[in-house]
Amino acid sequence: MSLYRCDPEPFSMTLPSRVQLIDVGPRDGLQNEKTPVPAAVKVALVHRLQAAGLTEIEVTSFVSPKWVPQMADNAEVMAGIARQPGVRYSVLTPNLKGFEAAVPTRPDEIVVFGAASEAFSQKNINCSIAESIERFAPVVEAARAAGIEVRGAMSCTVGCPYEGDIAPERVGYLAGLMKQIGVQRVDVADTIGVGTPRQVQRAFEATLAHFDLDHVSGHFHDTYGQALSNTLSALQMGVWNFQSSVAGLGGCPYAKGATGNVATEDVVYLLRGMGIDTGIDLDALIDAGVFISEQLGRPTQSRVARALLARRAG
Ligand SMILES: CC(C)(COP(=O)([O-])OP(=O)([O-])OC[C@H]1O[C@@H](n2cnc3c(N)ncnc32)[C@H](O)[C@@H]1OP(=O)([O-])[O-])[C@@H](O)C(=O)NCCC(=O)NCCSC(=O)C[C@@](C)(O)CC(=O)[O-]
Repeated sequence: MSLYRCDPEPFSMTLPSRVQLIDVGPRDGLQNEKTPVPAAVKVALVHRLQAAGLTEIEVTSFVSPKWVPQMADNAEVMAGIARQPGVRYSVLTPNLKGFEAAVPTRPDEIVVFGAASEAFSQKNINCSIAESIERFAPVVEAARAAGIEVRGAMSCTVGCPYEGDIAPERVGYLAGLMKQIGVQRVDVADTIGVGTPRQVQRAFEATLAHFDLDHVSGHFHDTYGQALSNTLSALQMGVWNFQSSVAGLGGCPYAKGATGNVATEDVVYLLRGMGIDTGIDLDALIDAGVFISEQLGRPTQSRVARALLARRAG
């Protein structure tokens, strides 16, 4: 908690020297694709991300294939990965059924995913917030007994597509419940990318009442073009874990109109420019983004990639 400031001080006083990025492209980035993306392409994307230096990759989710058909190949994708030492592979598991299917695929971390908004919880996982916690509790207990790390994703921490603004107290309430059931770290997610820096800081302030700075991460969609500003505002508080998506892939099937996550390339460029180490090779990351964008048949959403590719082209 030592770095945390309610009133952020100038950058040089509070910025972490190192940032850990989790690329969620293979999961969050691809879950909303209408055309099936072959498992081999997903595996190749994971390989390119780890070759670029990503040490945390959110690979897939063990959810109902009726709800999210694109993730139906979860076990095949996990089995296809040539694991690299030092890389953590995570998967989403909304209930015991998903957890039991995930365990044989040897995830390093499972993610239970709840929402600060009741309406979003219902739309996304078909239950209330309280019911979701009841479902997660045995998943968390089983994961920890099996030595698997547990992360909790908290959606709609500043805004909800169905309820509008979300008060920080509701974020704090959810974070407290996640803590109570044994979740080890949580993501503060702006699912629909509506947040602005001070709102995002308030969501973190509410979360930091339950988790310390080493156990919170930022997950910002870029729908309104605020994701990099929000990243900077969280950095100013000392947050040093962030999620992002190569090529800015993504969108949530239950948040219509929401665009992808902030592009990993753009975050790496921002951090590099500020002298903050990520261990990621930006050129190799851009190549990974080009690969998946070509597979999907559309241009990268990363502005940094577009700019640097134009320079490469001469
Ligand atoms: C949670 C459920 C399953 C509840 O769905 P439900 O219908 O309430 O579940 P149920 O227990 O009544 O089961 C219904 C059917 O689903 C099956 N089922 C049940 N569980 C599983 C499972 N784990 N894996 C595979 N199948 C499953 C179950 O066997 C049964 O099959 P049937 O008898 O009809 O053939 C459903 O709502 C669901 O799958 N939702 C997934 C939603 C999702 O993946 N959303 C996107 C990820 S969240 C996100 O993107 C936000 C995040 C994390 O990125 C952060 C942010 O930006 O906010």
